[in-house]
Amino acid sequence: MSETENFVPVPDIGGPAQPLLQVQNLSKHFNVGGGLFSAKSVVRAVDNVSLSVEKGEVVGLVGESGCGKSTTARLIVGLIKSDDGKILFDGEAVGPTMSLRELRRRVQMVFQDSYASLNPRLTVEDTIAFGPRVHGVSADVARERAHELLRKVGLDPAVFAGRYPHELSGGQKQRVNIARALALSPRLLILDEAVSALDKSVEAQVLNLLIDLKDELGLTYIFISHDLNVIRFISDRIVVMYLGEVVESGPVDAMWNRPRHPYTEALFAAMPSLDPDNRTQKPPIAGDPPNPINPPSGCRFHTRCAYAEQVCSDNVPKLSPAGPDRHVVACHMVDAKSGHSLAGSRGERMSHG
Ligand SMILES: Nc1ncnc2c1ncn2[C@@H]1O[C@H](COP(=O)(O)OP(=O)(O)OP(=O)(O)O)[C@@H](O)[C@H]1O
Repeated sequence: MSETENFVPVPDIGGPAQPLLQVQNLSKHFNVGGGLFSAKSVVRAVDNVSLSVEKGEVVGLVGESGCGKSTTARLIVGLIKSDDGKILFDGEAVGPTMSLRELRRRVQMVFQDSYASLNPRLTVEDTIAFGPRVHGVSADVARERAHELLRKVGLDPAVFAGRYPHELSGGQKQRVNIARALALSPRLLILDEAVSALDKSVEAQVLNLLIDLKDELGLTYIFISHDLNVIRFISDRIVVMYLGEVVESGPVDAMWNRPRHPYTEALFAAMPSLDPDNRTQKPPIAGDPPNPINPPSGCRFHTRCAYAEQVCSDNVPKLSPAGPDRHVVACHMVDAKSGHSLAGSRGERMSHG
């Protein structure tokens, strides 16, 4: 992970002296095009993103498709290299003091496509034992560990250890993926749409399993999902991204009850209600997300925001304190002192509701 040369200090967002994970001014830009008929362009997938995750916390990472959630996750887990910025795990900077190999042991990821992420030629037992074996654990101990983890994720080793992925249901495959992710005793799990492909009843079982495992093993989660009901259920805090940037972050209840950023407000307003008597859903946010190759000036949301004023297109808003417990927001229309959204006080102007 490259050290940032022009490191911009993030605002003091409080919290414990040493969070489990600190992401500082992280950026990842992809070169796209440059073929015979297209000019070379740059997608700013992740742009100067800062966030922190406390030990034992569940942080929900949300935002419309293409806002940079998965790229942020892949950067944190070390699957791709950042262009700029810094990651600290347990206070140690990844790169200078912690190797990528060590980071990958401590941070594991579970993906949505449970079938594609399982090797069809490996049995369940070999799949889970693979990581420990690579790290020098003996075959017997790795096998015993695989069986123990199968029991932890609710699968009887006597039944499932010898099975292959095609012999498992979607929920069982995802339980195997979780067991595999736990095999090296990580501290942080990043779950990227990990329950999205499951039926609702199976989804609930896997979510409850994740909560039990978190408590039992002292884990910390970053949870990525398009389903805001799932995010609300499982998260302690929410981080909202828009076009590669963090626009708001804070405790789940504070964010839910009074989102400060107009984008957060619109995102939450557009979600379907779980209450069968209240199925009315507000229309999605006006317009499509702008092209990430050429994002709007100033606040990137200003082209779709009902409260935008001149300052919003002229100046980039900084993440500033918006309430207790590390609640921060990047919006010119928020009174930083009181944490009151000017936008919220003019709710009738919202074009999306
Ligand atoms: N390898 C890549 N090469 C070029 N562009 C990429 C690459 N990976 C991601 N992008 C672009 O970066 C942006 C962020 O993508 P990312 O997958 O992180 O978003 P996301 O919020 O996870 O989306 P989704 O919710 O649909 O999974 C998108 O514009 C995407 O097209």
